[in-house]
This record gives sequence, C-alpha cells and structure tokens, in this order.
Amino acid sequence: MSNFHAALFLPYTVDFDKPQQSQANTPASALPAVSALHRKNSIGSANDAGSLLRDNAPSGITLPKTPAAMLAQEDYFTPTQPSAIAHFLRPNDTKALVRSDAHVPEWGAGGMFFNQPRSRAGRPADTVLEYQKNEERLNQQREQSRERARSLYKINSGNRKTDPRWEQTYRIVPAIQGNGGLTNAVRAADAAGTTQDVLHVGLVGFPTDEIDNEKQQEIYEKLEEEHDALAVFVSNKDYDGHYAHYCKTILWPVFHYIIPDHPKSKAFLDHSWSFYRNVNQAFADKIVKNYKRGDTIWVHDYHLCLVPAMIREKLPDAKIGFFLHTAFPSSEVFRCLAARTQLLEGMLGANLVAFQTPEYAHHFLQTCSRILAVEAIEDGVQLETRFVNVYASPIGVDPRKLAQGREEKEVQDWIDTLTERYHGKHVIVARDKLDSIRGVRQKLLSFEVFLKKNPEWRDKVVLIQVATSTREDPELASTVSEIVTRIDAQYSTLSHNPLVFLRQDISFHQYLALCSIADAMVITSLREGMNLSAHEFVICQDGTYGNKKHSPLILSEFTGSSSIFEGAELAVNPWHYQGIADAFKQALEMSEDEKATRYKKLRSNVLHHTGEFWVLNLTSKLDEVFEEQFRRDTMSIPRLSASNLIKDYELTRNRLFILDYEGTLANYGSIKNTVITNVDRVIDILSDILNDKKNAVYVMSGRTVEELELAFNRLPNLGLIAENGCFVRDGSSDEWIQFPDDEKTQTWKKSIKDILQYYVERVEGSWVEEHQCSLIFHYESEAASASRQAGECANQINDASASQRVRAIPTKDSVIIEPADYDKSTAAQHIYDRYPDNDRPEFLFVAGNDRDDEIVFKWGQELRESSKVRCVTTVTVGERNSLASATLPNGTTGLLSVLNKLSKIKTAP
Ligand SMILES: O=P(O)(O)OC[C@H]1O[C@H](O[C@H]2O[C@H](CO)[C@@H](O)[C@H](O)[C@H]2O)[C@H](O)[C@@H](O)[C@@H]1O
Repeated sequence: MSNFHAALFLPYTVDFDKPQQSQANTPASALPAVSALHRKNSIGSANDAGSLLRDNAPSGITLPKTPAAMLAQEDYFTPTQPSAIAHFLRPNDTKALVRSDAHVPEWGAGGMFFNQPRSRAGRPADTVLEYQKNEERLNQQREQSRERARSLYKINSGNRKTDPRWEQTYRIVPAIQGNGGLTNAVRAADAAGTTQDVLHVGLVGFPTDEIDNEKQQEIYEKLEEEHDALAVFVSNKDYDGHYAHYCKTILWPVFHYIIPDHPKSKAFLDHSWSFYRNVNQAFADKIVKNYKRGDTIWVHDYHLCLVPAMIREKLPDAKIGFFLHTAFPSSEVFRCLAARTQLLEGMLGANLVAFQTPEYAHHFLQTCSRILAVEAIEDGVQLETRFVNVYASPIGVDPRKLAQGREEKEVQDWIDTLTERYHGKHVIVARDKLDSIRGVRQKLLSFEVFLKKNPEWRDKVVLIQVATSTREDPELASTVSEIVTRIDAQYSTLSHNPLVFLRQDISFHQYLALCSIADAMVITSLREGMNLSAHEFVICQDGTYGNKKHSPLILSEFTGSSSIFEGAELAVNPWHYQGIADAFKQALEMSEDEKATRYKKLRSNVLHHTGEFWVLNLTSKLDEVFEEQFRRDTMSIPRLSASNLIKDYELTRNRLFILDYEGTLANYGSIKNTVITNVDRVIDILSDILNDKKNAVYVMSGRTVEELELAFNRLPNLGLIAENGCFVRDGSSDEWIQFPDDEKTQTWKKSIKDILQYYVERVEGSWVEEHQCSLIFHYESEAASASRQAGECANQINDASASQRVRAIPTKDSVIIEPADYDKSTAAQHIYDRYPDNDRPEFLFVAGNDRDDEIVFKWGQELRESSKVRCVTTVTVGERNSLASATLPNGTTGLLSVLNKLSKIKTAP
C-alpha cells in the first residue's frame, strides 16, 4: 500500500546536458561574461562579482555564485553545480539532506542552477487585460529564445517546435524548489521504517511546454521507476498563473496576515484562480489515476488546497490527510479571500486537516464555522454527512542527518575559519528570505536601536544577516538597503563592522558552521508556519564543534516554532523594536547557567518534535480518525438487531429508555407550532412500555417545557427532558428541575439578544425564538449570504460569551445559543444518578437522529465500556455519521416497530 505525498514540487528535478554549440553562429550578445561566471565570489576582495551583491562582509569568506548574478546571464549558459551547494550538503546525492528552508526565489528559478527551461513570467498582472498582454509578450519572447537556441546549436528550424536544448540526455538531480523540511521529514521516516512505500507527487520544478511529449513521458517513467516519484505536467500558463500569481500574490500574503485591503494587495484579483484550480485538478487526477484501495494520500500546503475535495469526488472512501505548512490566519483575514468557500471546502475533502500549531487549527475551525456555517468543535468540523477531524502537529528537522552533516570536512573547515575571523567578537546569526513576512527590516531597525542604546557593545558584536532572494520585493530590498547603509555609516569603524549584510545565500556547509560558532540566532518573522532554521541552530549549538555552545535563540512569537519551545527561547514581538533590542542584550549578557537551562529545554523539544516523529504522529492520527469516521459512517454501522435487543430486554430488570422526539419518534413539526405533530401512535407504544414497572422512559427534545407537556399530557408516567437538557421532569413527578441558573441566564440572554438583533435586521426573513434557557436564531438557509451571516453570528457570540459559559451552534437553518454546561447527556447522567446504587438500570436504550443526540450516544457507550450498565444499545435513525452502535435505516417507522415489539413482551415481575 502506497503513501502518496503530494506537494507542489517533487524533491527531484532534471538537469539537461548541454548540446554542442556552434561558436560560429553564436551571437555576441548571447555569450556570457565567462570570467565573471567562473570567478568565485570572494567576499574579501573589493571588486569581485560578489561585491555587487552585498554591502559589506568580512574578508576570507568565499561564497557560491548567487541567483542574482546568474539571473543576469542568458539561461543556456548558466553554470550548474556551484549554487546547488546552497541547498544540499552533497548535490549529487539525490537522497542527501536538503536545507529545510531553501529560499528559492521563484518558480522556474531552477534554471539558474541546472540546465533546464526557466520561467519567463513577469510581474503578476493587475487586470485580466494586462495579464493577456503579458502573455502575448511572453509568447513572442519564448519563440525568439527558441530561434536563438536553434541558430546557436546550428539546428535547422524548419517547422520544429522543440527546443534543441531540451532534447538532450539528462540527469535526475535533487530539486532546489520545494519544501526541504518536508522532504527531510519524509525521508527520515522512510529510513526509520516509520513510513513505507512513499510515492512523491509533484511538478518537476520548471516550465515544461518546451519539452516535447515523448521526452516528458521518458522523464515521467524514469522518475517513477527510479525515484518513486509521479511527475505532474501542467502547461506553463497554468504553472505561472498558479504559483507566481495566485499562490504568491494572493494566498501567501493573506495566509501571513498581509491584509488584502492594503493598496498594493492583489487579493481581489480572480483571473489567476482558474490556474490555481487547473493545477490542483492535475494533481488530483494524477493521484486518482494511480490510487489503489488501501493507499494513504497526504496533500501538502497552501498550493494544493483544492486537491482533497477533488480526490474525494472521485474516491469517496479514500484516506486523505491535508497538512498546511504555512500559518492559517484568523477568520477576519481569511474571509477577505474571494474564493474562501472553495478553499475551505477543498481542504475539508480530507479526513484530517492538520496544521503546525493549535492556534492555526483553531483559526481554521472558527473560519469554517463562520464562513460555511457548520458546527466546529475542538476535534473538527461536522459537515452535513461527514465529520472532518482537525489537528495540530509541528514539523521538525532530522537531527541525525544534521549531526552527520556537521561532521563533513567543509563544515569543520568553515568552523575554523569563522572562529578565527570572529575571534573576540560576539556573533549573532540570521538567515532569511528577503520577503514581506520575515521581518528583516524590523530586525535591522531593532539592531540599530540596540547599538544606539548600548555603546559598550558596538565594537564587540557582529550581526551576520544572510538575506536571500531580493527580487520578490524590490521596495523592501531598497528600504532594507537604506537601513544597512545607515547602520554602516553610523557604527562601522576602520577595524569593525557590527553588521554584515549578505544579499546572497551561503552554502549549506557555511550555514551549519555559522550556526555552530554563533552567540545567538535571531528570527523576527512577522508570521511563519514554523521556522526550521531555529531548530537547525539548536542542533548546531550542542558544543560538539566550535567554541560556542548553548547560545540563546531570539525568536518571534509569531512563528509556529515558538509554540513548541515553551518559553526557553527569548520570545519577541517583531513589531516591538525596543523589545528585540533588549533581547539582543539579554542574549549577549546571559549567564552560562541560564544558557544551559534554556538550551536543555530547546534541545529536548527539537529532539522530540523531529520530522520523523511528525510523519509518525500524523500517520497514526490519520489512521485513527479514518477508522473512527468509518465507524461513524451510517453505512458501516450495523443495523439494529431486534432479536438481540429483545434478548437483552428479557434478561434484564430495571430498564431505561431515552428517546429523542422529533426526527426520531416522530417527524419534525413546524417550528412555530406548539402542537408538534400527530403523536397518537407514539403515545400508545410508550404507554405500553411504561405499563411494565421495570421500565422508565424519557423523551428528550429541544422543545420547551410547555410544548412537551402539551404533547405528552396523556402520559403522566413519562419522563421528559426539555430544552436539550436544561430541564428534566421525572415520570413520577410533576416538578421540573431546571439546571441553568435563572439570573445568569437572563444576563447572557440580554447581551446576546443585542447581537441577534443586529443579524435579524440584516438577514431577510430571520427571527429569534426565545426559550427559557436558550435562544434560537432561525433563517432561510437557501441564500448563501444568510448562512454566511449565520456563521458570523455564531462566531461572534462564541467569541463574546465564552466566559459566560454559553455556546452558539450553527445548524442547517438556525443558530442555537444555549448554556455550555448543560446538554442532553448531562440530563441523562442526572437521571442515571437518581437511581439508588443497588438498583441501577441494567438495560439502556438511547435513540436519536441529530447532532445533539450524539453526546447521549457517547454517554451511553461510556456506561457500557465501564460496565456500569450491562446492556446498552444506542441507535441512530438519522443519515449523518454517528457514534451510535446501531442504525435503523427506515427511520421513525423502524424505531416505532421495534419499540412496539418490546412493549408486547411480558416479563416476570
Ligand atoms: O515559497 P513556496 O514555494 O510557496 O513555499 C512556501 C515555503 O514552503 C516551505 O516553508 C513552509 O514549510 C516549512 C516546513 O513545514 C515551514 O517551516 C514554513 O514556515 C512554511 O512556510 C519552505 O521551507 C519555504 O522556503 C517556502 O517559502
């Protein structure tokens, strides 16, 4: 059985061999500045290629070539290998450790590292018209590029469409695109046997229109046969529109709280939505085509939110998990997305939707209840016929492989070099992609405050900030440049630069060495799903190599990682510059004892939350919820066996029946009608059952005390549970017991009525029904806007009144607002407790059909599991998934006929 892991990019890509060039035909403009390309970017020399890309740097550090430098060159001349070491410890080993956060500038950028087609997509368009114009321009450019290549390689163009560069032989190499943390985690789990038969599904990481079908097929087969990878091929247009436009321009910012009503936000655009859908569909189709019963499907990250529902449509019984690697925003932000409903419904196609932290999971639950008007509880979301579990499990790193990586000679050499270079200085390290969410600007401004306020540190401290990918946000890059220049001008001296700002990536070896010699790491992301650099830093600080150990971690409280470190990190608010400045000081002046104490906790959390554990944890959670959902599926719940029930009935004394009324014993009546429905047959049967003194029967309902009394006044021995458990009347009494406190009830009702009034004025045809202990907001469910408003109403009440122990539950056409501490199961428990210890019921029969009956099924099941009641039968007559032990598919009629049979049984007194 296979474990599919679908992520936007495969962990592999293709590096084409270069065709022989014809020098004679080579246009001068197409030739690269070879000397510049082959020169190493030595940070130490003043006029090298690297100096164009950085402000200042220590001498003696040699860096790999940078993406920015390569972008300046014609794509078919870019050298391949040097920059791959920024991503892998061993670029030729397709299974070696990948950098967790690879910081690839944009899709198609692999062409800077490997010989493969590169994206020519420009800046995302503001309008559909602009988008179409861009497309025309790009098509022209593509054709020109092909022409150039044909002449360069002396290939007669004729009518050939295929580009000669991509007809060559090729190698499968580890991809620089994609989620390194995910790749490492799955590999670690695979190596440990925690997971097996992994099948990666993803794009090959570069535009493939220029690769002919035959070649695509060849690559597909090679990847499948040799690397257990299923390549998804989509058109360049879909690829650009999906990734560069929809994902990067809309979803990524919104998921990281870059509010869409910002004037620059493009979240209102929708022309890229169709590309997003197309790519998601291509993934779903690929998985469906290769799926075999029993397989498990994991879909990863925000690029593929629609895939779970698309698969579910074709494979209703498949086991599907969805994991969001990024943050998930609050519902206030998420609701700004035009495609919010489709995105949520897409994710809810999974059996399990998982997040990095409980906070993101909570936001998701709240967003679902608000936007889809569905009931969201702590464990998940109740849809019309399915339950979807929601869970949080943080990803981690592979400490074993990282430890091995640190043993590599290059790392050791770099540790020596850096130790010598920064002898006597305190080094703070940072490596971030220079994009809008990583908070580099905030970090530098805070460092400036730190230097200003702490002159004694100015010539002792060095902040080495590696800032990769400056192309995504030129405005940010220039603001950051200004700050760098200002700090440099203000605080650099002839012999010391307190800030080393590298506008390029460093190699993986250098990174591990830097982390090993650092006196602190600082991460000030404004929002981030996790931040595995923090974990890598902790692993490097064990004191095995280098003279530094247990150095503190300054970490933004808005990263997922901060949720697992339990305060052992120095948590900072990236918007509080003075706070970060104080954290710099605290880190630099921390006693060895405090460092050791904090480090112990940091390390134990990193070692606990490893990538392998993450895979294991998610896998077992998915198995567990899948089984439970299967059990709850009415199709798999066994039909009630009347003969077994009769046997139990005959064998027992003291029997307790708890039966839901509307939808279970009788059809639903009109909400506005107090005379519910014709109950004659029900009354006759219940009366017969009550004739046996060993039986107690309770009818439970959301109806009021008065309504139930009116409906059942002919059965004085019947027990009643009104208002979903707020009131109980025993069969032997006329007295009702009210559980919620009257005064408290009046207080919460007063405040909630104001909220409800707001929605009644906005939702046409809506009205509020008032019960003694609850309020019900009714609305016409047909209008989408009405159910959205109802969802919002429920959310607002839940936010406003949690402290009053009140909850609002959205249902299909109403929002029920009721006390959080009382329900049908608490009423049932009250009834059970009133039996004397030596005369408890031996037989319990619970029947229901709706969400509020489920909790009574659960209660009944627990009595059976704890052997408190010998014979327990819980029956659902509804169509939704259920915890009941049996079903009665022919509903009310079936139930009445079973009860009728029992009522005719005469047992010994
Ligand atoms: O930039 P993209 O290609 O759209 O990919 C998004 C990012 O994916 C990876 O980061 C995400 O997953 C990490 C591991 O779960 C998590 O630590 C991080 O917070 C997530 O955003 C990748 O590491 C990043 O480089 C990508 O930008």
